[in-house]
Amino acid sequence: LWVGVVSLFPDMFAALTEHGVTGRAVEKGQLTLEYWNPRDYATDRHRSVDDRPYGGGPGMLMKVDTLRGAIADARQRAADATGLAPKVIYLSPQGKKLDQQGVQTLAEQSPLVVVAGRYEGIDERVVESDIDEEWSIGDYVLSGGELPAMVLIDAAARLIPGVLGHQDSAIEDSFNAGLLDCPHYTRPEVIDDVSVPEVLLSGNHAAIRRWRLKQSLGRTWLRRPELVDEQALDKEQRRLLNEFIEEYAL
Ligand SMILES: O=C(NCc1ccc(CNCc2ncc[nH]2)cc1)c1csc2nc[nH]c(=O)c12
Repeated sequence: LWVGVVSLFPDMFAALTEHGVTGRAVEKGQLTLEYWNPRDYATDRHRSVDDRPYGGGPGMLMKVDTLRGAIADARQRAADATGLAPKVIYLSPQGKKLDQQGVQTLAEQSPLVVVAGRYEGIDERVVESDIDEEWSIGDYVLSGGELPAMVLIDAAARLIPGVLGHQDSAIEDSFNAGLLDCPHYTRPEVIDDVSVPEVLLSGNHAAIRRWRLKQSLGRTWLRRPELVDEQALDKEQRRLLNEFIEEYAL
């Protein structure tokens, strides 16, 4: 997965490149991040990267010439590095709400150029001329597009074959696709007089699998019922969920 990052704060992306699964993906060449900082395109003495909004009002916008210069170079590099035209994504509160389906789609469209805004955002003409898609990561106000860009890149990187070392976790992800996770337990067997559910100590892997599926279904039904409706439950899942609901109602 090749990602060109347009950002005033490229150092923030060390959170991805220097840690964990995504850090190893970069080391192994499964994930490539390259950076273009609009500040490097500033030509004035103060190296300004923001500009005042027409019509007045509070706040500033990303300066057009420095931003467009960075986007153009990132686009060119993406094409040179991969031989493919990039999909240019602008992270913005006005964007489409990102979910796993959206991540899946974006992960298949490498190379990507992600544009992280700061200030109040960017000139609408730049959105129309330079941006292919606008994406938001949720209805809460952040200080810029960098964290949203990292959320997108992290989620997309996990979908690259071979990135998630232990394949079973990727299978689990698909197994529970669309459902909340079941409860998890590890040592010690008892914490403050509370024990681990017996079934997990039984070694009966069929029973453990059923218990975990029932817990996923039940928790999804309790906490995120709208996710259950979307799922076309098979016979076994419907039976397990009904069992959970009956036990819950007791
Ligand atoms: O760049 C981002 N945020 C910076 C930011 C925050 C607030 C404003 C000000 N908007 C004024 C307004 N809004 C409604 C009416 N008036 C502009 C820019 C961002 C990118 S993706 C994303 N996903 C979730 N949340 C986010 O903040 C983001």
